[in-house]
Amino acid sequence: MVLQDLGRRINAAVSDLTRSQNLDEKAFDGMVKEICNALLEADVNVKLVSTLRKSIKATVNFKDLPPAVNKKRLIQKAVFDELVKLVDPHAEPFKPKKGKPNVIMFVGLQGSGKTTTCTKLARHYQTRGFKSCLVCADTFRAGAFDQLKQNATKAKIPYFGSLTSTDPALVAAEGVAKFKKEHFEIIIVDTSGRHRQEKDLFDEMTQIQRAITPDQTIMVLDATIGQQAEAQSKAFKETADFGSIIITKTDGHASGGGAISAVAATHTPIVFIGTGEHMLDLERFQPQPFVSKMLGMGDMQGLVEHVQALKLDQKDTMKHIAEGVFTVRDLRDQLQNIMKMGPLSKMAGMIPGLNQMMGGMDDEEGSMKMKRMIYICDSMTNKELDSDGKVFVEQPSRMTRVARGSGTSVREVEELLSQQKVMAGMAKKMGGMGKNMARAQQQMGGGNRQQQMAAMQKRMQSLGQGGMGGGGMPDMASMMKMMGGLGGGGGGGEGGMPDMASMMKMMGGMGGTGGAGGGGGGRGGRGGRR
Ligand SMILES: Nc1nc2c(ncn2[C@@H]2O[C@H](COP(=O)(O)OP(=O)(O)OP(=O)(O)O)[C@@H](O)[C@H]2O)c(=O)[nH]1
Repeated sequence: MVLQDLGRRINAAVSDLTRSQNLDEKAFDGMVKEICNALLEADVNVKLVSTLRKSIKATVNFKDLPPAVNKKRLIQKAVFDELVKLVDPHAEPFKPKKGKPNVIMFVGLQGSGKTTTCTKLARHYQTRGFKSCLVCADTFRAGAFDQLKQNATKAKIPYFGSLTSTDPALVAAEGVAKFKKEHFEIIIVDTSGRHRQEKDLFDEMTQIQRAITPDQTIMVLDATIGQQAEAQSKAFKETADFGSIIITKTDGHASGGGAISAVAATHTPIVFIGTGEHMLDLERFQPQPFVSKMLGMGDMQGLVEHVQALKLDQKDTMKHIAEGVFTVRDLRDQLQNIMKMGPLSKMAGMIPGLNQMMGGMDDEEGSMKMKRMIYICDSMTNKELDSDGKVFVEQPSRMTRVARGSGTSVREVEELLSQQKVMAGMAKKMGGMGKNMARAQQQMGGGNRQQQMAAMQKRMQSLGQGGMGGGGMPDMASMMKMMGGLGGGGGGGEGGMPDMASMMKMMGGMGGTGGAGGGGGGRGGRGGRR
C-alpha cells in the first residue's frame, strides 16, 4: 500500500537526520521539508501539511535546544506525535451497547465498498458476541440485494431485503423493525450509492435516516479517490451527518492521504479500515497504532486483536504443552491456525521491523509449503497423528507410504517430523513451566502487564535458544495467545513489544525458503532421518 511507502519515506528522512553527524538546523529543515513533500505526494491536504510543518518546528524549536537534550529522540517523538494528530479527530468513536438494538446506517458513493464493509462489520461484531444482522435498503442498483445476500450467507449473518420494493426507506424501516423485535443487537443498514453525490441520493439518505433513526451513521470512503475525499465527505456530512468513517481499499495502490484529510475536514473519527476483499480484512483504526504501522514500527495491539478474533482452536495443544507433550496432530493444528491468520505479509506489517526483514519472502510459497505439510499429516493414521513421531523411526516404510498418499516426497515427511521433534523438545521444557505455572505466575504477578510480558519473553527466549535455533516450525498461535492474554492494553507500537528475535526466527522457519529442515544449530534441531 502506498501509505507504507509514505511511512518508509518519512522514516528514511528521520533516520537520515538522526544518523548524520551534523545534526544542525539546516539538516533538520531538510528533514521537515522531505516529510512534507512525502505527505503532499500522498494527497494529504496542503493546509494540514503546513500545520504539521509548523508544529514539528515549534515542538523541536531547534534554536533553543540546550545541548544536553537528546535531540534525536525529541525529533522522532515530535514527528510521531504530529502524524498521530493528523489522523486523530479527538472525537470518541461510537461504541455499541450490549443488550439493546444498535442501528448502524452506511452511506457512501457507489462502489466505495459499502456492501462488502457492512458484512465485514456485522461479522466483526458477531465474533465479539453481538447478535448481528444486515438490512439491504439499496433498491436503486439491481443486484445489490443479491450481493448482500451472498455475502451475508457466506458470513452466516441473518439478512433482510426486498426484490420488488422501490421504496428504500420502507424496506429499511421494515427490516429494522423486524430485527428489533427479534432482539438483534447490531442492525446494519446498507443504503444505495450513486456515481457522484447528487440530489436524489441525498434525498434518499435523509428519508432513510428519518425512517430508522440510526444510532450511528458511518460514511464509507474509498482510499483511492485522493483529493476529492475532502469535498465528498463534507457534502455527505452536511446531509447525513455521519458520526464515523470507514476507509476502504487501503491495501491498494491508493495514496490514502486524501481520505486521511477527510478526518480533519469533518472532525470525524475513522473507526475501521478495509484492507482487502476478504471478510476478515477489516482492521480497527486507532491513530497511534496506525502511525506506528505506517512507520514500520508494528501494531501489536492490532495483531493481538486479529488473533483473538480468529478464535483459534488450541485448547488441546495448550494442554499438551503444559504437560510437556507435542504430537504430530498438535503440529497439524498449529499449521491450520497459522493459515487462518491470513497472508504472512499482512501479519508482518503488524510486527515491528518484520516487513523489512521479510525481504523476498513470498506469501504463496510459504502458504503452499504449509498446505503440503497439512496434506502429509492428513495422510497419517490417527495413531500416527497422536504419536510423538517415533513410530516412523520404528517403521520407516510408513514415511514412504505417507509421502505417496499425500503427493509429497519422503524428504518433506522427514522435514515435517523434524519440525515436530523440535516443537516436542520445546514442549518438554515448557511442560516444566506448566507444572510450575502457579509459581511462575506468582513471580510475574507483582509487575504490570509490560513486566509480565518481559518475563514471558525471557522464558520464550531461553526456550528458543535451544529449540528454535534450527529454523524450527513456529508455535505462533500459542505465542499469540500468550500475548493476547498479557498485552491487552499495549498501546500499539510503543506498548508491549514482543521478543522480536524469537518472533522472526519463528516466522523465518515458516516461509519455506529453504530452512524448514531444521538442520542447524539448536539442540532440538536435526535434519536427518530418525
Ligand atoms: N481491495 C479491496 N477491495 C475492496 C475493499 N472493500 C471493498 N472492496 C471491493 O470494492 C468493490 C465494490 O464494493 P461494494 O461493496 O460492491 O461497493 P458498494 O459501495 O456497496 O457499491 P454500491 O452497492 O454499488 O453502492 C468490490 O469488488 C469489493 O470487493 C477493500 O478494503 N480492499
